[in-house]
Order: sequence, then C-alpha cells, then structure tokens
Amino acid sequence: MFKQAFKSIGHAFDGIVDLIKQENNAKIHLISTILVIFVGIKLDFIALEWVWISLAIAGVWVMELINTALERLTDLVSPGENPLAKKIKDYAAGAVLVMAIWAVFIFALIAIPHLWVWLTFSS
Ligand SMILES: Nc1ncnc2c1ncn2[C@@H]1O[C@H](COP(=O)(O)OP(=O)(O)OP(=O)(O)O)[C@@H](O)[C@H]1O
Repeated sequence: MFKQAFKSIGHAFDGIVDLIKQENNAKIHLISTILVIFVGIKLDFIALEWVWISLAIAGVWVMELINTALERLTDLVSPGENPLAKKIKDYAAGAVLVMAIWAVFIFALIAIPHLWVWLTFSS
C-alpha cells in the first residue's frame, strides 16, 4: 500500500520536474516562488499572511499544471490546427492568467504594508 503511494508521489514529482524543464512559464513561476518566499522571510510575514501567500503560490502552480496537461491532451487528440483546440488552450491559459493576477494582488496586499513599515523604521 505504502509502496504504491510512494510510487504515485514519484509520478507526481516527475510531472512537476518535467513541467519546469519544458515550460518557460513554469521557470518564471519557480523564480517568482523563490523570490516571494525570500521577501516573506525578510519582511517577517506572520502565519496568516503565509497562509494566503502559500495559497496564491500553490494556486498558480496547480493552474499551470492543469493548463499544460490540457495543452498536451489537446495536441494528442487534435495534432493539427483546429479552432476548438485554440479555444481550449486559450481558456486554460486564461485560467492561469486569472490566478496569476490574483496571486500578484495578494502578494502586493501583504508585502506593501510590511515594506512601508520597513522603509519608515529602517532609516
Ligand atoms: N492546434 C491548434 N489549433 C489552433 N490554434 C492553436 C493550436 N495550438 C495552439 N493554438 C493557438 O496558438 C497560440 C499560441 O499557442 P502556444 O500553445 O504555442 O503558445 P502559448 O499560448 O504561449 O502557450 P505555452 O507557452 O504555455 O505553451 C494560442 O492562441 C493557441 O490557442
């Protein structure tokens, strides 16, 4: 039972590693994730702020994984040009964009007051 569970986790990790290797957007997400965590540690985010930040980070990764899965599936079932394939890919890309905008909003909402305090009291 545990062996099967570890095997499944391994497949899931393979998917994430492959996404980072294959997709430019995933590389941008990775750099952004590291930067946001670094800024959060530097600015001393509190637990509740980490809850929102981690939700935003996870949300963008989940959307990117689903988007890429849909892109691959579309290419598999419809290798040529097809207006429906375009719609499917554009909708999925739209989902990533909505989540990314929300993530930036959450980060700004949390980081700006911290930055304000940091700039005011560090001088
Ligand atoms: N099979 C297809 N038929 C018609 N249009 C397609 C097809 N595949 C992709 N497109 C469209 O071509 C454009 C570019 O798609 P493409 O997937 O290459 O780049 P993208 O949207 O930047 O995605 P990503 O960089 O995540 O792979 C999009 O508008 C997409 O909907």
